[in-house]
Amino acid sequence: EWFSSMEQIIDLVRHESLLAPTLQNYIKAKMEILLKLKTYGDELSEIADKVSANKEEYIIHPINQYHLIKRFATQWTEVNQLLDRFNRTGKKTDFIKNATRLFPKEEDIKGSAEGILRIQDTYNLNTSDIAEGNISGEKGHNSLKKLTTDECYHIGKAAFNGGLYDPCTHWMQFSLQRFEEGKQNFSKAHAEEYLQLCKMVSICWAIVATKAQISSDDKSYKFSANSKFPKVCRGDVKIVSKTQSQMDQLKYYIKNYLYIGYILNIKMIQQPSFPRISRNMWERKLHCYLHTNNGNPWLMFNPVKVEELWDSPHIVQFYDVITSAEVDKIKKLAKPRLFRAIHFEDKEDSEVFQKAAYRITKVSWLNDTSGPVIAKLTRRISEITGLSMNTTEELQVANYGVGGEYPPHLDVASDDHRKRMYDHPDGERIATFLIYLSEVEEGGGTAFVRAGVAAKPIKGSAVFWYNMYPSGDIDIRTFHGACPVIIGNKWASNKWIRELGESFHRQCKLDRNA
Ligand SMILES: O=C(O)CCC(=O)C(=O)O
Ligand SMILES: [Fe+2]
Repeated sequence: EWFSSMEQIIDLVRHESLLAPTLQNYIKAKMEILLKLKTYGDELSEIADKVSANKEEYIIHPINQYHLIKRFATQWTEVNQLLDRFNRTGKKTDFIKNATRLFPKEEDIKGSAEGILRIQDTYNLNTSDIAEGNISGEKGHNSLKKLTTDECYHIGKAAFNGGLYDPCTHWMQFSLQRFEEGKQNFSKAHAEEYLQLCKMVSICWAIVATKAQISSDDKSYKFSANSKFPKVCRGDVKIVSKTQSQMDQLKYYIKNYLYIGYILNIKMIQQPSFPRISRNMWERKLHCYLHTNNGNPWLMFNPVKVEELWDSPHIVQFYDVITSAEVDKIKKLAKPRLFRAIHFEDKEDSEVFQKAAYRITKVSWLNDTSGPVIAKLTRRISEITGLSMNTTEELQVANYGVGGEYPPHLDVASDDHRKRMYDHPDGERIATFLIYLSEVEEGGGTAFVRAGVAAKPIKGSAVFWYNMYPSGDIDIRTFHGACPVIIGNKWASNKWIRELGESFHRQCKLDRNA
C-alpha cells in the first residue's frame, strides 16, 4: 500500500525514474529490431510479388532457385531470429515484470483519490480548481497534468463510497459538464444516477440529523454542521447481493441508511472530523519568550525559544529542540520500520488491533537503544519540560501520506474505554511532546479544535501540552488532530509521557481544574 506515507510516494518517483529509461531502452531496442524487420519485409515482399507474378518462369531458372534457397537460409532465417528477439522479453523486461508485482494497485488509486477528497473537504476547495491541478492556492503548485474527465468521475465515485455525498455531487456534476460523447469511459447515465443517489442521501441525512439533534444531550459536541454521515450507519449495512446490479445495490444500501438511522436512534459522530479550516490557520495571539525551565543548568547557557500558542489549556511550541542532522538520523532509523498506523478496535467480544483507516500515516517506534540520537532527545525533552521521563513510551515517528491526516482525538483514552482496556501500569499519557521533523509547504498543521488554535509544522520545533489537569482528570480541551497535508512530506514524532514517573514532578493545585 503506497498512499499512506509520503516517503513511499518518493520511492515511487525513484522507481519511475529507473523504470522509465529501462522502458525507453527497451522500446529503442525493439524499434531497431522492427526497423530491420521492415527493411527485410519490404525487400522480401517486393521479391515475392515479382516471383508470384511470374511463378513458372522464375522457378525453372537455377540461379533463381539458388536465390530462393539462399533467401530462406539467410534473410528469412534472420527474420525468424529477429521475430524471436522481438517476442523475447529479456532481462530488461523481466526487471519491469518483476517490479510490476510491487506496483501500486487499485486500492492505492482509491486511497489517493480519498486523499484529494480529504484535502478538498477540509480546506473547502473548488472542484474545478482541483481538476485543473490547482490545489495549492496562490503559491502556484500546479500539477504536471490536469485531471481527465474520467478521473473526475472516479474521484466522485470514491467520494460516494467514502460517504462524502456533497463532494460526490460536485464531482459528478463536473464530470457531466465536461462529458464528451465517445471520449469518456463512463456512461452519462451512471453519473446521473450517482447524483440522484446523493440527493436521496442528503434527504435521508437531514431526517437523521433532525432526529439526532432532538435526542442528543450534548448537541454542540456530538453534532455539528460539518459532521459526516454517522459511521454507525455507514459500516453496519453492507448488504451485497450478487444478483443485483451495482446501482440497485447502492439504492438498497441507501434505503438501509434511512432505516438504520431510525432504529438506532443514532449515536452520533464516532469519528469526529475537522471543522472546515482555512489554509492560513496560524493566527498567533500570545507571546514568545526564552525558556530556561526555572534555571536548568543546561538551558541557562542555551535557553529554548518558546511561543505560547494557547493559555488554557496551556499549549506551547518550543523551537530548535533538535538539529537538522539529528532529524536526518531519526528519519533514517525510522524509515525501514514504517508500518501503517494501527489502533485498538473494540469489537463485540474481542479487542483487536486494526489498520486505522482514518489515520493516513505510517509510523515506527524507536527506543533509547535504537541509537544515541534517540536517548539524547529523551534527555533534552526532560530538560525542557522538567519531567523525569521515567515512564515514557518509545518515540513514535510518523510519515504522512496523500492528504494524510489524523482526525481530532485525545491522546488519552476516553473514560469508558479506559476502564476496560487502557489499564496501563504507568498510568495515562499525562503529556505530549510532538516534534516536527519536517516543514510542510501547505496544510498539515496540528489543530486544537476546541481551543481554536493550530500549530504550524516547523522542522526542529515541538508542541507541548498536558493532556490532564494536575488533578488527574482528563483535559478534553486538548482535543486535537493533524490536518490533511496539502503539499509537502510531513514527518512528525510523538513522545508520550505517562503519569506514574511524573508523580513528583507535577504538583497538584488547590483548584481541581487549575
Ligand atoms: O501529526 C500531528 O500533527 C499530530 C499527531 C497526533 O496528534 C498524534 O499522533 O496523536
Ligand atoms: Fe494526538
